[in-house]
Amino acid sequence: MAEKETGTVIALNAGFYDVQTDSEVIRTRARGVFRQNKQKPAVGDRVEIQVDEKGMSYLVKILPRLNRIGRPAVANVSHVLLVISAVEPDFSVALLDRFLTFFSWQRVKVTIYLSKADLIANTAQLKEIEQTLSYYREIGYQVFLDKNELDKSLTDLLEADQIWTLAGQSGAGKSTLLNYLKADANQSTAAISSALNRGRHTTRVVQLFSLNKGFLADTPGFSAIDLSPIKLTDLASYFVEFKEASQFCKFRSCQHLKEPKCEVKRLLEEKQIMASRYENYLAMRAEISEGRMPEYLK
Ligand SMILES: Nc1nc2c(ncn2[C@@H]2O[C@H](COP(=O)(O)OP(=O)(O)OP(=O)(O)O)[C@@H](O)[C@H]2O)c(=O)[nH]1
Ligand SMILES: [Zn+2]
Repeated sequence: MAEKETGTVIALNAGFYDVQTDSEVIRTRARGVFRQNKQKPAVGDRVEIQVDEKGMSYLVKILPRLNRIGRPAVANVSHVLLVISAVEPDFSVALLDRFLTFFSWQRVKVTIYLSKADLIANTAQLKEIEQTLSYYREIGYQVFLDKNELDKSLTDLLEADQIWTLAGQSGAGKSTLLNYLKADANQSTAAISSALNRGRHTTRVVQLFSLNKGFLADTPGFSAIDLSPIKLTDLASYFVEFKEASQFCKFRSCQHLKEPKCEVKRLLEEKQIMASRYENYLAMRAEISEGRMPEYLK
């Protein structure tokens, strides 16, 4: 039996799994054992592969997953590139907070990109959006207003073996950004697919392409998200600045509602916590306790 190798599943193709190892892309089949265990490899999975005596490569083991998110699902996503549009659809902090909370819950880091700033004629309106975004910078998020700058910074941001994916509202500009970022990486992707496809026509639902030392998922990512599985009493901890402040609240389990000596409420009154963040926190609480998604997102 040949040696085992490890790699990352970069594409699913009609029952085959294409695995990127350190040196090449290997087309594999999954062993029947996965079906028995109801385990299904996903794009992004770190896996072990083995070659049998006939030279056929098999995917024999899925290594433990960090997460599995989106539709189509991508495993081991460590970072999301969140596309928020300035207009068409209009900039919305409610939506921004919704995505940030969701990814914080999923332990996925987020980099924010503002699209369609070029479509704003009114500079006062753009200034206002920039001012809002500077709050998000202060609480620790990286924010880009220029795709060229984002592209350049990705060299440092996207670390070895990391998997990134895109997210944002429908029409925000995810595919447009993806195509822009892909332009550099396209050549190697094309070479891989023609070598493996051997002329056969295949439809790929999701694929990872190499970007710097890591991967970016070649899918528009997700546009609507469901917060209802989040535990209500954990919600505040996914608002990064609330979590930071909560160590100074009188009560350990403070939910920052009507409790006495609440640091979050104090900072809110002093305008150090942005009012819309707190309002959105309350709205998400209501949504989770009622167990439903708001109408506008369905
Ligand atoms: N002017 C301008 N137009 C943009 C920009 N980004 C995207 N668009 C346009 O906005 C429209 C929607 O962009 P897409 O990239 O398809 O948006 P998406 O987020 O992939 O949308 P879904 O596939 O519905 O989730 C397209 O007509 C794009 O050409 C931008 O930065 N500036
Ligand atoms: Zn509190």
